[in-house]
Amino acid sequence: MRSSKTIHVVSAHAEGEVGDVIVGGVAPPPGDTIWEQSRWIARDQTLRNFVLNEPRGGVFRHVNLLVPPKHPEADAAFIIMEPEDTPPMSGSNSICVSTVLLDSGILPMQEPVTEITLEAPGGLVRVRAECKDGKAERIFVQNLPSFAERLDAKLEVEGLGTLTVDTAYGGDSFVIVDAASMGFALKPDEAHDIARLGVRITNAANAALGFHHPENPDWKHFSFCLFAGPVERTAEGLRAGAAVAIQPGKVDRSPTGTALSARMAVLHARGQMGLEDRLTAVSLIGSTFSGRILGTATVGDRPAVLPEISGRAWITGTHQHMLDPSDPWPEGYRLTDTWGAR
Ligand SMILES: O=C(O)[C@H]1NCC[C@@H]1O
Repeated sequence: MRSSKTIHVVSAHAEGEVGDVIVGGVAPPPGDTIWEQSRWIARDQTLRNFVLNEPRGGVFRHVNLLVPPKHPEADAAFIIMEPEDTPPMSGSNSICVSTVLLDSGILPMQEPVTEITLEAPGGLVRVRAECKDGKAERIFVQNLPSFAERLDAKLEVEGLGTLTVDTAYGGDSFVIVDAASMGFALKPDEAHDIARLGVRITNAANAALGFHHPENPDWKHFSFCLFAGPVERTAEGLRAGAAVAIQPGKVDRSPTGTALSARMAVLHARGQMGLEDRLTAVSLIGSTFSGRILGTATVGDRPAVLPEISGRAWITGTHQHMLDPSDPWPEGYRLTDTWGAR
C-alpha cells in the first residue's frame, strides 16, 4: 500500500443527512479567521474535490474539516464543505461535528450535559449536548443571528409563472416557497420533483432578487430553496414539514437546521411565532429538528432572531481516504447522472 495523503474521517449523519468529519491528516488552511480559511478551501477546491467527488464522495456527502479555533472562547472550529458551497454555517453539519467531537473523545464529555463553543466560518455557536452512557444524545445549537430579508416577493420562474416567495438567512441563505401552493404534500416520493424545481427556483432568485447579508458581503447568493409546509399547532407546539433543495439538485434528508432558523425568523417577522413557541420541522424521511427563538438582535440594520435548533446524530464509521500516486483522477470526478437532478 502507498499513498501521497491519508485523511482520517469519522462519518456521521444528523437526522438522516450525512456530515462526515475530518479529524486528522489535513493541515489547517491559510487565513487569519475561520471565514478566511473557508474562502481558501472554497477557492482552492483540492480538498473539496478529493472528499466530495467520486470515488470517495458523492452528491449526498457533506464533509467538515476540524481546524484549530481562532476565537479564544471556542473549543473547536470547523469548515463545512457541501456539494456546491462552503457555507457560513449548517445545522445538520454542526450537529454531526458536535457529536463526533464528544462521542469519539476529541473533547471531554460530561454527563448529563456538556457545553461547548464551536467556531463556524460564520461565527461562534454555543452547543449544549444531552449526554448519557458516553453518547451525545441530543445536540442543541444556538445558531447564528437569523433574519427575514424579503416577505411576499414576486419571483418569475420560467415555466412556473410568478411565485410569491420569502427570502431569509438562517446561517445560510434561503428562498422560501409555500409547498402546498406548489402542489407538494412533502411526501418521500416527491423528492425528485422538489430537488429539480428547487434548483430552478434558487437559480431564478439568484438572477432576479440576489441575496445580501449586511455583515458578510462575501455571501451574496441564495444557497437553498425551502419548500415550507403548513404550520400546525399541536399539543407539543408548532409543527411543519420542510424539504430543502440543495445545489446541484438533491433534497436534504434532515429537516435542515438553517432552514428552520430562517423559517423562525420569517414567522417572527410576521408575528406568527414568539419566544414562548417551539417549532418542530419534519423532513421527507420523517426526522425532526426542534427550534425555538431565544431572543432578538439586529444584523446590520435588520431585525433578527437568535435561534436555537436541536437534533440527533449518530456515528456511522471511520475512513482513511488515501491517494495512490498513480491514480489518474487525484481530484476524483463527477457526472451529471447523479450530480444534478434533471
Ligand atoms: O441542516 C442544515 O442546515 C444543512 N443540512 C444540509 C444543508 C444545510 O447546511
